[in-house]
Amino acid sequence: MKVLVMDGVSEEGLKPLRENPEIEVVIGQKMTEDELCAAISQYDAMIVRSATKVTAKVFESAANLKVVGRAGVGVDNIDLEAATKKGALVVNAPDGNTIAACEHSIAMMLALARNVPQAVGKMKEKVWDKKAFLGVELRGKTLGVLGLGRIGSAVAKRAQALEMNVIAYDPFITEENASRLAVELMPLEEVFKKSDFITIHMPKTKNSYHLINDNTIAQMKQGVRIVNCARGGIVDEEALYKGMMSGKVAGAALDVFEKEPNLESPLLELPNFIATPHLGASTREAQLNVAVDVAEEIVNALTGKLVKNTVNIPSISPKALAVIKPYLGLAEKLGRFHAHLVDGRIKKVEVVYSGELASQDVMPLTTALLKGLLDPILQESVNFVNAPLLAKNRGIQVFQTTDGDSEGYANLISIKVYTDSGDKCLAGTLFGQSDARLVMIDGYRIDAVPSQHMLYIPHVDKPRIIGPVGTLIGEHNINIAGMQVGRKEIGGKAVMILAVDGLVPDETLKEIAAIDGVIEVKMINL
Ligand SMILES: NC(=O)c1ccc[n+]([C@@H]2O[C@H](COP(=O)([O-])OP(=O)(O)OC[C@H]3O[C@@H](n4cnc5c(N)ncnc54)[C@H](O)[C@@H]3O)[C@@H](O)[C@H]2O)c1
Ligand SMILES: O=C(O)[C@H](O)COP(=O)(O)O
Repeated sequence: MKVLVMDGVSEEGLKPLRENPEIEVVIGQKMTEDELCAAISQYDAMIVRSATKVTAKVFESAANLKVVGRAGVGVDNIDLEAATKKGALVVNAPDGNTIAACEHSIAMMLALARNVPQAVGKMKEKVWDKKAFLGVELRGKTLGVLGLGRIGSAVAKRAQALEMNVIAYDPFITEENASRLAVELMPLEEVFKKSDFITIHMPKTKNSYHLINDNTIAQMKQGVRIVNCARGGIVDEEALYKGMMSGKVAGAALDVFEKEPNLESPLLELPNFIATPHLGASTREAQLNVAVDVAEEIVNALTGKLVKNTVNIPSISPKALAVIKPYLGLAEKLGRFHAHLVDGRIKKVEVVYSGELASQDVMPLTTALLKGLLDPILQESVNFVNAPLLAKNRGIQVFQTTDGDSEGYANLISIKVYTDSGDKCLAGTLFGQSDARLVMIDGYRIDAVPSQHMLYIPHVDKPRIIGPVGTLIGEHNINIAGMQVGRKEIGGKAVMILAVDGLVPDETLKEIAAIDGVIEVKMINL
């Protein structure tokens, strides 16, 4: 397996990849989008920082790409929708650079308050200017933290140690979390109104794009100082320029820009503006941390082990995974069985988990089930990453519920698929840790081991059906490994499930379908 490593990711941190004999590491040089598109098909995985843009076009050219690792937090340089559509997993390393980014934010705030970069610049010009750089103290000032996550919280703690009064805006965290940090959560307008310093620590999203704009700057305190070490684009740089020119904003420090690299910004001309070239995560410690974290995740992803920091699919705790893992195969088989049963366009899938599964995080089982259901139907490759998106893109509604009543089984997965031409249901259970059984098909109780090749034959419950079916299959030298018949009442409709040791030819299927009393014949390949 080949892994392409871009953007100068720490060599030392690539050890987990280098130590795996099945993995070849290729260090890539800066490439254009077209160059990357031409190269990417030979790679199974790729690691990037923020410089390389992994666009939809790159994913389209990536025939073998299974996983993209971001050695860092922000994934706005990776087209997540295209990754998911392609079935490529995206993982990041969210914890490794928290302290680096936090310390850089504090450094920027102090540098801003005391004009450190400007004064250093003068010294380097051999000018001893003691009068031009009258600063302000942080003690007693109010710091507004926008985004109280990993970095925002770490900044808040350090700002409190500098005796600042810390308030925050973060609509996605609880009051309890904020009060544990002794930080008061407030509406955004309040934070703008009260803050002497504002520091930004949220991701760039549709909601946060240009959050700092003409209108919001107008709501701020006269003489506010703004620090952004999160993402370019959260601050509207034109509005900031105007705010600084008018004197409303006394100073600003940016580590990140809407367009990077950026040496053309008019902001750079302003004496009270300071900037660094996206250095927030650039410490030896952070780079080692994120490289190790992401390299380990890539090894796990390529070798089929649990991956923690997934960005485009929900991750699951190892404890929860251990409980549901034995059911993944059963769920996928139920989906795959169903794919052969249904005729017509699938409109809706309902899955009910009962018994001991009712209290578990069963989302991965539904994903496995969708993978099994869609894989035999679709041309494109279906996997655990893209199965839910493929279902959504095809307008298939998926409902997942739990139910305490497992009809006497310790656990039960029931799936009902609605199509243009009606609906069909199927249920399965697991005896012990690995003994899967189909226990219900279209309301008929059965007890069949899901095997590689099976025949599903609904028929009228009358003599001279089972024998002729067996004879026809035997004539083709195909062994019948097992048979189950389910019926509700004597002489009514019944279903026959046969496990066979090979594919039954289409001609024979037609002959079976012609037997008097046979309603339908379907070959099921699991
Ligand atoms: N400059 C750098 O080199 C550097 C380094 C690391 C991280 N970062 C960036 O810093 C930012 C924060 O990283 P983190 O690890 O703390 O992330 P995090 O996910 O731990 O925290 C982000 C917080 O922002 C909040 N949030 C999301 N949308 C918001 C909105 N519209 N308004 C207010 N709050 C909102 C979330 O609830 C969360 O608490 C990210 O943008 C990341 O990419 C930059
Ligand atoms: O999101 C991040 O982790 C930071 O912005 C760091 O980006 P970098 O790896 O390009 O320095």
